[in-house]
Amino acid sequence: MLTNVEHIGIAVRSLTQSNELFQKLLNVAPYKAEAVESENVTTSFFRVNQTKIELLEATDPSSPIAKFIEKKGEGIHHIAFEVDDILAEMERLRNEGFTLLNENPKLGADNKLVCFLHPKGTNGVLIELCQDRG
Ligand SMILES: CC[C@H](C(=O)O)C(=O)SCCNC(=O)CCNC(=O)[C@H](O)C(C)(C)COP(=O)(O)OP(=O)(O)OC[C@H]1O[C@@H](n2cnc3c(N)ncnc32)[C@H](O)[C@@H]1OP(=O)(O)O
Ligand SMILES: [Co+2]
Repeated sequence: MLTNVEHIGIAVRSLTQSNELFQKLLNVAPYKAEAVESENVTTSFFRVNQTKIELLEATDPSSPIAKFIEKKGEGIHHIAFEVDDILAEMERLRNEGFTLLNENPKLGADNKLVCFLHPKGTNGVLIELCQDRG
């Protein structure tokens, strides 16, 4: 079951510059910076009450973030939903006809197991499922 929006992912060219900008905007410092090598990204997380913002900078031209920025510029990249059982949710969504971008859950940032759905099947919005690894 999807329980809540876990984070909003925003593609940025420079974490240094965008950290400064979002700290001014949100009036709070990022609580974590974390590289996710499998995605060729470095992330920075902000929390405002229950809302989390994930800033993502590409660490390689092959990164999905680099391709996204090349094509669409900086901006909202994905919406992540918290799920209580990612395997059950992946099965349910597969059966509903959504295209899952990874066969099995993969390690995400902020101690999560994650799976992505192709935006072509979700009105052009990249959706990420996140289950806390405890
Ligand atoms: C996991 C760590 C961290 C976390 O929270 O824990 C993250 O969130 S990492 C985030 C970065 N990783 C990913 O995004 C993985 C999933 N994404 C992918 O597998 C690809 O980006 C994919 C399949 C969505 C697109 O890859 P492709 O090689 O096909 O790139 P194209 O540029 O050819 O795109 C095809 C088509 O999709 C549109 N597109 C691409 N990205 C997005 C997006 N973020 N939102 C909406 N639409 C997107 C792109 O514009 C193309 O559309 P078209 O109409 O054909 O131009
Ligand atoms: Co994310």
